[in-house]
Amino acid sequence: MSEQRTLVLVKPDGVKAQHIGDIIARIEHKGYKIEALKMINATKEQLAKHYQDKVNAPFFPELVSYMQEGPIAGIIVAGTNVVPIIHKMAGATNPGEADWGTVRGDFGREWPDGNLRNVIHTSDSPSEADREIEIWFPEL
Ligand SMILES: Nc1ncnc2c1ncn2[C@@H]1O[C@@H]2COP(=O)(O)O[C@H]2[C@H]1O
Repeated sequence: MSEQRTLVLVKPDGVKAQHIGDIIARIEHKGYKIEALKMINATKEQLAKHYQDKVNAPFFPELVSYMQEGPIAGIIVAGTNVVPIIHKMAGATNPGEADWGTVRGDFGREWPDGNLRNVIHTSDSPSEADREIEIWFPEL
């Protein structure tokens, strides 16, 4: 167990459907601290850095266009062992497969255009969290 920080991004579909408050409420009800919070219009440069291991994936252009459909909310969350717990809160990548009770299971769905929209991003390791926080919160 250690004190950690993690990055949560509420993606454009989550912002449009007005789930920022629902997601913050889940984080706070669990007892974690919101350390920073802001609305962001993601640039291609930020997205290429954030998704550095996906830039050559066939779905990368769709991922970029999805992440630029509207503003996203960036949230830094702090607490004991927070990285794996918040990652678990997100649920499976595909909202159609995510369990009820997870953010993607409760607030996500599959879309008729076939683009995968999954409401939320959460860091998957403490080192990834540090790397991602530098991209989205360079001022901190
Ligand atoms: N097969 C896929 N098609 C489209 N997008 C994907 C696919 N696999 C992963 N992604 C996206 O890549 C993202 C990687 O990080 P996330 O878990 O935030 O959410 C994932 C999805 O948004």
